[in-house]
Amino acid sequence: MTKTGLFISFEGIDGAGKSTHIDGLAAAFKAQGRQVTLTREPGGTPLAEKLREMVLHDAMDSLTEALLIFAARRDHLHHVIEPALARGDVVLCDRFTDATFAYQGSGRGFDLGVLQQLEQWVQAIPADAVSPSSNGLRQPDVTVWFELDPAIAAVRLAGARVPDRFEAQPVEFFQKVSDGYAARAQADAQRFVRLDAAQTREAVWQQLHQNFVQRGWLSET
Ligand SMILES: Nc1ncnc2c1ncn2[C@@H]1O[C@H](COP(=O)(O)OP(=O)(O)OP(=O)(O)O)[C@@H](O)[C@H]1O
Ligand SMILES: Cc1cn([C@H]2C[C@H](O)[C@@H](COP(=O)(O)O)O2)c(=O)[nH]c1=O
Repeated sequence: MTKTGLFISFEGIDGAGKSTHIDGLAAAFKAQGRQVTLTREPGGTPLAEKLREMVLHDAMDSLTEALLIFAARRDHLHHVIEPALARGDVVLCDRFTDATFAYQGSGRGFDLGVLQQLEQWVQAIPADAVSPSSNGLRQPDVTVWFELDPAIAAVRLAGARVPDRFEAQPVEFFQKVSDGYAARAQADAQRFVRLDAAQTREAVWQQLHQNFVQRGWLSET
């Protein structure tokens, strides 16, 4: 049973600024004496990283894409996330299932009912290992959502790297993804922390850090 582990996911459209802050957060937790597992989706295990390469670069239909993402998630949960939580680590995960509902569901228009079914299969855990509010599924304790206008994200990412299958999508796609995140945040307001990611890096960091200080997870300095 997980007693002290903390599962935190980071979400937002491509270029919203997640990666900019996750390392700093890991350092802040380590400075408090916590063990940190820093990981990402799709990915986080050798098998899941292979699946990531396919999902990001190979042409495929929407069902294949959803299945590969959930297959990667299953391997990741089994080999990395669950053992880390059982040890009591702070797990910082760059994206988790909210990304699937936002990108595959809202962005691609894939059937949300099928995604919910896959979520039930992949994230089911023993009843004594989760709080009653999680419906018997492994979910993050907190999800930090970097909300950013897709037009600003496009400017930030322009010319930064060769775009993958998602980064190559037009602003309209990312607006749908963003709407998907907004729907997830509204449906699970207790779990979500919304950050205004249009602010400066320092201001975004302050929003994030202050929230975790208020929760008693980090100290002021
Ligand atoms: N608050 C900010 N203001 C301006 N630029 C920023 C800000 N935060 C991050 N950036 C820059 O925007 C770009 C994207 O940031 P970052 O890689 O952290 O985003 P991300 O959410 O991790 O993206 P992806 O999901 O595509 O990996 C980087 O060049 C980064 O330096
Ligand atoms: C978990 C997850 C991710 N994606 C997409 C979102 C991003 O475009 C890429 C991952 O790239 P990043 O630089 O690591 O953010 O994958 C998705 O479509 N569905 C998912 O469930």
